[in-house]
Amino acid sequence: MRIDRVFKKLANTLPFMMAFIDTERRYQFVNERYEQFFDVKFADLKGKLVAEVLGAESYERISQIHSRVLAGEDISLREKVTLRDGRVLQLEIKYVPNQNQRTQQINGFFAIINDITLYASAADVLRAVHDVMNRQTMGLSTDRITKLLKLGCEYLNTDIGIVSRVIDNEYTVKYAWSTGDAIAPGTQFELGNTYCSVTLAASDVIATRNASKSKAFSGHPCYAAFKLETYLGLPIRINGKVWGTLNFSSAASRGAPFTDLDKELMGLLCSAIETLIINNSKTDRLERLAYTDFLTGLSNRLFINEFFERLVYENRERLSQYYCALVDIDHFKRINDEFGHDAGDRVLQAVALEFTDSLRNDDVCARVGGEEFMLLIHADADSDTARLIERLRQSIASLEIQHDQHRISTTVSIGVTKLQETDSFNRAYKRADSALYQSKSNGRNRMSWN
Ligand SMILES: Nc1nc2c(ncn2[C@@H]2O[C@H](COP(=O)(O)OP(=O)(O)OP(=O)(O)O)[C@@H](O)[C@H]2O)c(=O)[nH]1
Repeated sequence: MRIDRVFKKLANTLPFMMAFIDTERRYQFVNERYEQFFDVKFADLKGKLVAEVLGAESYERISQIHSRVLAGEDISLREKVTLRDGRVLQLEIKYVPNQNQRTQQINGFFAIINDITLYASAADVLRAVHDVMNRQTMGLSTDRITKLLKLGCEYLNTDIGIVSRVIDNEYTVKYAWSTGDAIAPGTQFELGNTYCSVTLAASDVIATRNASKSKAFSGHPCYAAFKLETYLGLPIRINGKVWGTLNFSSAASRGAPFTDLDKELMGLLCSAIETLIINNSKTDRLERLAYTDFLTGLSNRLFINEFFERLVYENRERLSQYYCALVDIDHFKRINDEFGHDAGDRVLQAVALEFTDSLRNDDVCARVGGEEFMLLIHADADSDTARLIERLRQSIASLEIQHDQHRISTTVSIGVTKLQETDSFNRAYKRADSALYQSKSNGRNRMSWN
């Protein structure tokens, strides 16, 4: 193909990169945009083999495509390339074969190249936000929010993403994602000592990529304390009121300035997080209701079953650090018959209170039947468990429950078993139940082991 002056002039006005490669796969032309983008001179490229310029390895991937184009096919593709300066870009390349007008022979092809890096990563964010918000299988809101923070960090190229709750001058980390050490939810700062004070004062998205050189940030106590050069923060609003902030930061200065598109996309991420926070508080309440026994305020059977399943799922070995005890109130029917159903309820509440008073944080206690309770006790040795349960049995036996004019006493029978790694909830329950049966048949008000 003859590259004349008119063609060159026209090619240099095009808003995309363009190259012409001949049938021997040598460069015959590149336009100015191509020269600028890849930082090369056409004079250095002219007549050179594509394989020489790209290096054999990269060329191997596209040589087959070049063959197809030289056989007459139009091909479009997207390609990730790493430039000499380390930038990773997404290119959209269209290959168009060119025919000699006279002979109708293919004499080479045009490669028309667009840099779609910005467009592609923005599209990735949009797709991922949609995915996180709409996939039913993604699990809890907490996981979804953390995923969005990770996504924001990856898109903005920052190390830390935080959702904070701000009440008055108190900033509390609610959710966090970090490329380095984990930031624990619950960590607190004075709002004035965080860059988010600037965001909330402005009531808008605020960003810097060079805090040390910015008026608003360089003298800020947050800069003095953490030397964070890069920051982008937005207010989170729930029901029209400021709830907290979404913020991304890094110790390193961000190479490129934040663009309007970056800010828009983070605004979108922020709206998604607001929705998840609202959902979270709703599910929190519903979950609490679903897992709580209404009469005693203890957990219910569903909760203790799921607690057990979670132990199995996370680390089956931990089962062997627990003991399971089934506790049944003796002759409870008589209490109902003698003093009335309300009195029975009072007894259930009083017994439940004894459990909550004597169990530790690691232990779980649930009402699993009418007058039956299950305890999962975290203990090292049988003797520790036996001591704890014996104390519990005695304290219940010494209760005097006041109801109307009556003082009601009661006792409990208990069946205990040590959990084994291979246990299922039902298997453990059955073992404890048969120990409980022993206690009942041996005269009640006692503990038996199985
Ligand atoms: N007040 C009250 N009674 C309940 C509740 N749930 C179950 N019950 C009653 O608890 C009683 C349980 O009686 P049984 O299963 O015969 O056992 P028991 O009388 O405790 O006898 P043993 O277990 O053999 O010592 C029944 O009368 C139920 O109606 C409740 O929420 N409140």
